[in-house]
Amino acid sequence: MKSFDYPHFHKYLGNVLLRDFRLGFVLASLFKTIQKWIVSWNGNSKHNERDLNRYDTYKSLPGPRPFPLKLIGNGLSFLFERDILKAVINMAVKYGPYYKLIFFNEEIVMLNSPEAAQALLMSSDNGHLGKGRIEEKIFPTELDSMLKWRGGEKWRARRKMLTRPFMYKSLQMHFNCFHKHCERLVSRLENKFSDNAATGVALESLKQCIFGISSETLMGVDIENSEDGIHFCNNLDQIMNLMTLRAYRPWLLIPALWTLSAEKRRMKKIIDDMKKVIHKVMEKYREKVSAGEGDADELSNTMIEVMLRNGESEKSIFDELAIMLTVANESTPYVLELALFLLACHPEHQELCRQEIDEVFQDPFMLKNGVLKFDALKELKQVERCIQESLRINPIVTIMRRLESPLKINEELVIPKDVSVVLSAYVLHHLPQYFPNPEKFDPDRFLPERVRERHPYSYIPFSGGTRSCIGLKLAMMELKTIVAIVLRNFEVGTPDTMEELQFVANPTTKPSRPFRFTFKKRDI
Ligand code: HEM
Repeated sequence: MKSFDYPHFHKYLGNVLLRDFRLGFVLASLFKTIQKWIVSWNGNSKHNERDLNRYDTYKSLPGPRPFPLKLIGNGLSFLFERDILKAVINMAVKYGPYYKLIFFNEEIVMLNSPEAAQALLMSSDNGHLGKGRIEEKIFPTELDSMLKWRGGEKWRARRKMLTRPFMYKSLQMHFNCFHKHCERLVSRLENKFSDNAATGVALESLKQCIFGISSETLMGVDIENSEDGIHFCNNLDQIMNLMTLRAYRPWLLIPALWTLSAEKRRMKKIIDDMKKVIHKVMEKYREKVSAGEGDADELSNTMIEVMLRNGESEKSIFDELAIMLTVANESTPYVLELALFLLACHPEHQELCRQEIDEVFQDPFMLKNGVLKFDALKELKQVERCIQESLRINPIVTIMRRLESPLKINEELVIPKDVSVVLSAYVLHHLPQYFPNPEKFDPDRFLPERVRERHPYSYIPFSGGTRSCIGLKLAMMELKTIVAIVLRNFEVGTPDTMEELQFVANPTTKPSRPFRFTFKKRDI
C-alpha cells in the first residue's frame, strides 16, 4: 500500500485546483457564449450582456404576495374590489411606478409611468405589439379579428387596409348620418323625460345612438331603428356580460371547461345570431349598390366596401365588423355618459359649453340646411376639453401586451420576453405631478399651453404609437356631435353626486351603475 506522501499530495492538489480553475473558466466562458447565442438566436441583437444584468432590477421589482394561492395569484383581490380604479391607484402608491402581480398564474408587470408608456407604445419592434394573454383569454374565440388579435406583419397589413374608413376624409362623407341619429336620440330623450322633473337612466338611448352612427358609418346601412339593430345591440351587451363572467369565474378561463360550459353555448348562440344580422346587412348593402342607391363616394369608404375590394371573405368581414361594433359599443357610450354626468354635476362648465354651442348654431356658416357642418366641430373647443377631461377621469381601456422580445424601459429596467405588461392609463391620468388635484373635474387642464407643459405620454386614453385606437377620430366626432346636440336641446341635471362615483372592471372600466339624469327641454 502506497504511503501517504504529503509533498506529492500538495502538488496533486495544486494541479487539481489549477485544472479545475481552468475548467471553471472554460465552463464559464462556454456558458456566457451559449447565453449570448440564445439571446441573439431569439432575435434580440439590441439585448446585450448589459441588458442581461438589468434583469436584476426586474427580478427585484416589488409587488403584493399572491393571495390565497399562487395559481389564482392577486386576481381575486382586484376583481372583488368595490372600486377597481381606486385599488389600482393604492397599489401604485404602495409599490411605485413598476411592480409585479400574479394574475391567474400569469406574471404581469404593471407600468405606471409616462416613460414606460413611451418605451412600449413608440417601440417599432414587432415583439411589442402582441396583445395581452388575459384579454385573449376572456374574448370569445369566435370573434377572430386579425386587427384585434394578431401581432407582427399580419396585423400591420390588416391595419393598413382598415385605416381608410377611419380617416377624416371618409368620416366626413358620413357626417349627415350623425345628425340623423342625434335627432332620434333627442326625440327618445324627450319622450322618456317628457316630465321635466323625471329622473331616469339614459345609457340605453346613448348606446342606441352610438350604435346607429358607428354601424351606418362602417356598413353603409342604417339598422338602428330596425329589430335587427336593437337585437344586435342587446347581443353586444350580452357578450360583454359573458366576458366579464369569465374573468370572475376563473375556471372558465381553462379552455376545456369553457368549451363544456353552458356559457360557451350561450356565447356561440349570440355570435351566430349576430352573424345572421351582418349577413342581412351585407345583403342590403349589395342591393343598395346594385340599385344605385346612396352616395357612391360614401359607400366606397365603408369598411364592407374596402374589405370586399381587397378580396376578403365574408367570414373575415364579419369578424372585423363584429369586433369594431363590440369595441365601439363598449367604449364610446360610457365616455359619453360620464361626460354628461360630469357636466350635470358642474353646471358652470355646462353653461360654458352651451354658450359655445349656441354661438356655433347661430352662425349661418356653421350650418347647412339647419344641420351642423363637419367644420363646426373644430369650433367646439370647450366641449372637446370637457370630453378630454372625462377621458382623463376614466380612460375606459387598459392597455395590455405580451412581450415577444425584451422591453427596455430605462437604463436600469429591462423586462424580459414572455412577460405580460399592463399599462394603466388610469394611473397615469391621476399622477398629481401631471394632473394636480386629480379627482377634480377641470377641463382647463386641456388648454393648449397646459398640454404643452406635460409629458406627451402622461395622457393616453386612445393609447399611442402604431397600435393606438383606430376609432379615435370616429369616437371624438361622435362624442362632440352628441354632446353639442344634447346640450343645445336640454339642460342636463343629475340627482347623483361625484362622491358616489365608483368603477368596476366589466371588462373595461365603467361606473358601477348607470347614472340617473334629468333632461329639461330648452326653448330654442
Ligand atoms: C372613446 C372611445 C374609445 C376609447 C377610449 C378607445 C380606446 C382604445 C384604446 C386605448 C385602444 C388600444 C388598446 C390596446 O392597445 O390594447 C383601442 C384600440 C382599438 N379601438 Fe378604440 N377606443 C374608443 C372607441 C373606438 C371606436 C369607436 C372604435 C371602432 C369603431 C374602436 C376600435 C378599436 C380597435 C379595432 C382597436 C384595436 C386596434 C389595433 O389593435 O390595431 N375604438 N381603443
